[in-house]
Amino acid sequence: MKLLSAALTRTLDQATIQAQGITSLELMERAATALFDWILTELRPAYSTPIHLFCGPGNNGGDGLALARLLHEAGYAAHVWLLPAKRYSADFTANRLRLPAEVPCQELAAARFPELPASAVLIDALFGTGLSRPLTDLAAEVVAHLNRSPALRIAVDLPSGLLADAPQPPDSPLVQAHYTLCFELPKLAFLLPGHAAFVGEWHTLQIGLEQEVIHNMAVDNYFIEDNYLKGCLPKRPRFSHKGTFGHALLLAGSQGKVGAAVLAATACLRGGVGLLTVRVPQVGYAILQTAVPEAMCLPDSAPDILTELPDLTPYAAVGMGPGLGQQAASREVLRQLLQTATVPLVLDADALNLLGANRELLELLPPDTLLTPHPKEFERLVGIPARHDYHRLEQLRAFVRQHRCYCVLKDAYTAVAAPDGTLYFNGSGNPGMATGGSGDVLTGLLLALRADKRLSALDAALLGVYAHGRAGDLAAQETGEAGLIASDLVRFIGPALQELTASAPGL
Ligand SMILES: NC(=O)C1=CN([C@@H]2O[C@H](COP(=O)(O)OP(=O)(O)OC[C@H]3O[C@@H](n4cnc5c(N)ncnc54)[C@H](OP(=O)(O)O)[C@@H]3O)[C@@H](O)[C@H]2O)[C@@H](O)CC1
Ligand SMILES: [K+]
Repeated sequence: MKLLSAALTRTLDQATIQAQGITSLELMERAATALFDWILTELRPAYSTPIHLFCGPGNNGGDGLALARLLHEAGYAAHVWLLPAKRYSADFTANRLRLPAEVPCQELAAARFPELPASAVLIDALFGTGLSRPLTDLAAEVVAHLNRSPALRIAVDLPSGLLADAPQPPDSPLVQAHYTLCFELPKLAFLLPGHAAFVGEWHTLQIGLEQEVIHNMAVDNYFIEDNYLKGCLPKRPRFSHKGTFGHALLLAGSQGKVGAAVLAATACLRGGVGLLTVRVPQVGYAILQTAVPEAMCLPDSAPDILTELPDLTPYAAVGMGPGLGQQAASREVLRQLLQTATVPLVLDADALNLLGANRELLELLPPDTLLTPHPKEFERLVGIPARHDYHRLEQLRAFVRQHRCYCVLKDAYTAVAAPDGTLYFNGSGNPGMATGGSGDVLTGLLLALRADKRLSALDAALLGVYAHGRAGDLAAQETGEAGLIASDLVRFIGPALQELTASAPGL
């Protein structure tokens, strides 16, 4: 699904009103009804639970007022607190007037903040997409008061103080929501690591915004949700043979890190590769042949690191990096690989660190090479620390455009960057996957998908990243998040890919 800027969200709002012949007040009623339904079905508050709604002067506050009315009409104990302002939006005012007189409704003042006990539910409807500057004065004090309360905090559309799609000054006052309920589409701000403590768990609520308008909007950020990739992996024809799905070469492992090669190799096999050859130093030969009998092994002549690039002629794709080490001889293998490869490449881990330490090698990257850095490796690749999360995304766009490559920036919401600068944020996965070897598994899986000639570079990257996260989610159902280890991910690659496979040929 698309991630819209605050400006495009407003355009969509207006276009929906026009196309559907409704008033903005009716759209607000849909939003409030969706909030009401979510609260009733997900939170199931007792009728006696005090629900305090904090409403700002714009339409976010209008949503809060309409929600207060719906809660009151259903018999819940709603209490409204208004943030005084010079101007109020028309729909705020309309909903203020529609609020039944029995609903307690008071203006906030510095000396008059309500007690907010743990048993209460707090609705943050102070500011949404209309936020134009950091919160100060009374608004900032209210936010601090909400954050001090032990009560559950639910933000409407955005945690107040957070911009939907742009950086803000550090230490700006921000509501720390436990839940954020937004309308139709998530916001870019939700996906950035620095905002996790403010956004909490987010959900999108459907309010019937015009799908055709969304379809025609040009954006450069997407969110890959469940279902988006369902059926995107072509079904295997009955008359397939090993060659159909490619022969991959994996260059990995060094003294003490042969496990990385084993994990990447097994993931590559589970990812559906036709044939796999693994290049390891001598120290890895017996280990690999024993642990992964399905793979062929082509040992390097050196005992503990890779020093020689094999003939690349037989291979459909080459992966390099897991457990490689950063010795000069291995750097020369990487250089030769970049100079001679004519097939898709997947580079990870120490291959990226070698690129970062020898940035002139970046000029040699063949087009459509797939790199899979975590943020620290990415920083080494670009050589400049990111000032903030948005700056890192801009660095990412600039990097893929400059090097005509695909880059998978690993994080809670991993971003797949395409050479045109479009970012696809991945929605699958869980914190249990922050465990040693998880990245090696991703490299192996991506290598398998890049060796499959039926898939474009972008589809391979998106399918691999999503299936890796999905394998983590399936594994965690069995192991729990804390107990999840990288080889569990490997076991669930097959089921994850199965979910993404087309049901019939050509679909
Ligand atoms: N799009 C949709 O699909 C739907 C959207 N809906 C809802 O509408 C919300 C957007 O509403 P909105 O545009 O009225 O903006 P909102 O955030 O309420 O605040 C604007 C007011 O705050 C003021 N203000 C700004 N910054 C400030 C500051 N730092 N400190 C103090 N004041 C500040 C600003 O004043 P100004 O900047 O003009 O001085 C203006 O008065 C959206 O988030 C969603 O909840 C749903 O109802 C229906 C479907
Ligand atoms: K809000």
